[in-house]
Amino acid sequence: MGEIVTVGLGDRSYRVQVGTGTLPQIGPLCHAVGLGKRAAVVTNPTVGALYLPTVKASLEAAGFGVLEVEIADGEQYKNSDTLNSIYDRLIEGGVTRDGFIVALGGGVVGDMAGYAAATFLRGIPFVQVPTTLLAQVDSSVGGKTGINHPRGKNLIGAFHQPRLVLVDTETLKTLPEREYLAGLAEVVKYGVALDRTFYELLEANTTPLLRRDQDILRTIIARSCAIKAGIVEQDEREGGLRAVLNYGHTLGHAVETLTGYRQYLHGEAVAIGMARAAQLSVAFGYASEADAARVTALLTALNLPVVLPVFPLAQYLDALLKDKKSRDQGLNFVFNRGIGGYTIATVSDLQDLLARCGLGG
Ligand SMILES: NC(=O)c1ccc[n+]([C@@H]2O[C@H](COP(=O)([O-])OP(=O)(O)OC[C@H]3O[C@@H](n4cnc5c(N)ncnc54)[C@H](O)[C@@H]3O)[C@@H](O)[C@H]2O)c1
Ligand SMILES: O=C(O)C(=O)C[C@@H](O)[C@H](O)[C@H](O)COP(=O)(O)O
Ligand SMILES: [Zn+2]
Repeated sequence: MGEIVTVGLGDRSYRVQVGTGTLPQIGPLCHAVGLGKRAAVVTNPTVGALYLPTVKASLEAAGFGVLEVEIADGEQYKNSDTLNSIYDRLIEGGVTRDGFIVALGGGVVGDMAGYAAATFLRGIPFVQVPTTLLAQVDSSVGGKTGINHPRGKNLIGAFHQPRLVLVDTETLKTLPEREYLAGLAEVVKYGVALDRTFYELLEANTTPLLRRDQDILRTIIARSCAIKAGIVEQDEREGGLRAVLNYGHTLGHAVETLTGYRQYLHGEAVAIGMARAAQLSVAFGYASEADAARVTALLTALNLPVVLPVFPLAQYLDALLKDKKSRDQGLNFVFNRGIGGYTIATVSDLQDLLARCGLGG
């Protein structure tokens, strides 16, 4: 019972294996993709307590030496101090270019362990074992790795593709409700901006989704990864098209930064950002009021927040200017075109953009 999605990037292509009860296969799968000798498993205390014994046993049974690397749990620790602690442990543990990193956890672990892999010894291989819904549908795929800066989200990072992604939907059974719902926000993103049929599937299945039905989970995770893979294959380094995966993130990242990465989960901030992006899409003539209402209705049905927190306009403006889609001529903003389509347009008057979200003025 499983599905395989391939991310086709020539000799850096890899498989995303989606199944239920797949975690014990990690050792043989690492072996099959030719990874060498020593695995440094990066995880946090929460995920480690639940899944490290299984992952470690499987790696050891397949002949790998295992170094455990524990980092603090939380978005507020996705920073240079934690990254340095990973390097320290890799150096103390004697990890060489024969080694590789296994990121066992959610997007925070995945982004940081991936960035450590991109930079340690100028780059070693890594494997993603995502254990949150958000990481299974989004962050483990596509090779964006990095850390936050106090002034802005993910401002330091690198593109570094994993050698393998292993998704086990069983792990979602232990995920706290709020974290689970936050993952659904990124799933909704694919539907609103890229795939109307997928969006309609989500609308028709809110009850099984909220129940964490394993069949629907395998379906939506594999479909999300396939949609993302299709974009990444065409524009790995975000020259243009890949920015569509940032739908809802301009205001979402601003919300995360302005609240110090503590008040909203990433997916919650993206949900708020998508509701506002849908509203802006109406204001700029790309979508109808009915489309925007539909987006808000689905997010609300999935118990996700949609209200933008109030901060001084100047603070929102500063956050928007630090968006990686910001250029000299303005900000490349991702609008939804109806449901299931998108337009990326340069917006030069950011004050007007924020006013149309009900801020300032
Ligand atoms: N690289 C990308 O393309 C990309 C895409 C989307 C998001 N992100 C990043 O991902 C991060 C958010 O990731 P996240 O939502 O996974 O949050 P997270 O990594 O903080 O994990 C959420 C919480 O769930 C716990 N947890 C993880 N798996 C669990 C399980 N199976 N059972 C019980 N608890 C579990 C974690 O310890 C943590 O407390 C943000 O930093 C965001 O910027 C990156
Ligand atoms: O993979 C991508 O591309 C994305 O934009 C996925 C986003 O969901 C994710 O949050 C990503 O980390 C945002 O990237 P950033 O470049 O805007 O920091
Ligand atoms: Zn995101």
